[in-house]
Amino acid sequence: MAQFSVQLLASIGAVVLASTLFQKLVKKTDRRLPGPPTIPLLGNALNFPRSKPWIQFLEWSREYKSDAIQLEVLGNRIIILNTIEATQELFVRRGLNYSSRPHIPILDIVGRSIDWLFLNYTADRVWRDHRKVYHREFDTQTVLHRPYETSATKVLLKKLYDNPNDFVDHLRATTGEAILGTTYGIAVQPKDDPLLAIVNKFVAALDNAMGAKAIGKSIFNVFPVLRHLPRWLPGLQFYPIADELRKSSIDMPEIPLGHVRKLMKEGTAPPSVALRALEALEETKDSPDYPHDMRVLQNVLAGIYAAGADTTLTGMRWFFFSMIKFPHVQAKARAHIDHQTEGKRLPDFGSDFGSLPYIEAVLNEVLRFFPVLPIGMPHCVVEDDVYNDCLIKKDTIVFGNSWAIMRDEKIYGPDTHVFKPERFLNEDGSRNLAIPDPDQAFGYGRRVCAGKNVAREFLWLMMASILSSFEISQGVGENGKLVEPDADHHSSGLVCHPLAFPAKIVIRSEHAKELLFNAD
Ligand code: HEM
Repeated sequence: MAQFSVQLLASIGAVVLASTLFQKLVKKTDRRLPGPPTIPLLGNALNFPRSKPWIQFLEWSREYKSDAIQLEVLGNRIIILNTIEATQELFVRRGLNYSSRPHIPILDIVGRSIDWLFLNYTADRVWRDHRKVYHREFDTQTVLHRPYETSATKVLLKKLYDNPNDFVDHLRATTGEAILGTTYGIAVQPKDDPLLAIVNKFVAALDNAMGAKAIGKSIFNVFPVLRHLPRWLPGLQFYPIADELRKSSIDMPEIPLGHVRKLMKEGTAPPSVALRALEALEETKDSPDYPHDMRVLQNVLAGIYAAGADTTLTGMRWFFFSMIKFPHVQAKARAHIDHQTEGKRLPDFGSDFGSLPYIEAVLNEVLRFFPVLPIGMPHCVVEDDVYNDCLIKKDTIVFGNSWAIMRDEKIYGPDTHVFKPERFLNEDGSRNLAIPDPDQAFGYGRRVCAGKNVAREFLWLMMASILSSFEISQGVGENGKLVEPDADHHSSGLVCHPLAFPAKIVIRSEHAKELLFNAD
């Protein structure tokens, strides 16, 4: 009996211990990641930083001693990863679970025609098939895109000479021209190009739908159920905006590709991503996969412009900004180019790419110091997970704080708050391989920017060509005084560009002008 009691007690003890441990574990994983206090219903809506949220996110990360912090905004859980270790762990090592995109209810109203823009990361083949096409065309074959980038850059230099005040418009036209060239082989007409009009219509419709005002105006993102109400009810003004976006998101993938097909039949289609892919698809015309592959191709082609045009333009806007703010960097960069070209020609891919480490360092420093997407693009969690002993629930939105990581002195060396291209170089001016390229500028893990390599090359060419031809300095404002560009004046969306500032852009010499106008 006594023995029985001891056994019973031992068993009960074991069960209690196991249950306590289990409860502890469950309790542990019930914990959420630290973050600023929330209030019922609104969560962090009231203490969510209104401007430069990336700075506050880093401060919270320090205050709560956690590389990942959690916020809640109107029922959405949002996690911000503030260190490279956290992004490596979640976006890379656990990439299968952290590579989807959040559901944006507002886009449900637009319908499936917009699916190609925010592809979900799913175990099935759809997303992977898209990435395969991007990989084939953009990771290794960057050289195929150089002719379009080169000719668009030459046109840019002439425009900057003729009408320097409109430099942002010229940069916008140039990035659009190079991307449409490389994607569809389209040579954009100087005025009223019909295909460019289709693309611009889509971009405007998307801006309209995704812009802060539209989202604020529309209540669908907060209460998705409302989309089942009749469209004519007052307050549902989003419908016309959605209709416009639906129409242009059908035209954007279809019409330019139709144009290439027509030229292909006539045998006059210039080289392009579209032409190469259509030729390859011709051989699989009878395969049951053909319709799927054709749809993937259409989506990829449309995605190149949607993802590449504004981002590349923004990188160039920050370049102009930096050259005005840091004239010593501008002068040094120009001296390196003159030394390489002996002042006898414009820089080009064939002779100079890879031979101008200072220009690559300037490019890196612009991307690091003024990130185009300071908190990247949102990823979304597929299944519940545990990180730092805290529960990360399915459907949580996760951002990488690229701004914070690119200011981490453990990675980028001392004084990361100073604009200093030299950090990427050795004493002798060669590339210091101990300091990595600021890859966080292009995002994370499986969703990393599909056009990273081609974007870097195009930015390099535009930067080197502009520096070799022009001097850039502060422009004059409406009051007749010189204007110092202000880094605090920038757009507030995910893509962060400086607000308009005037610039004085002057050709360096008669010789520079000759080089520019004689360039074929
Ligand atoms: C300065 C120029 C650019 C910057 C800073 C940039 C940055 C980014 C970032 C931060 C992302 C999100 C990555 C993530 O979710 O973690 C992204 C995605 C993407 N980028 Fe870029 N990008 C640039 C240019 C381009 C260009 C020229 C192309 C086209 C060839 C392109 C194609 C894409 C595509 C297709 C995606 C979506 C990838 C996916 O969802 O799987 N980007 N980019």
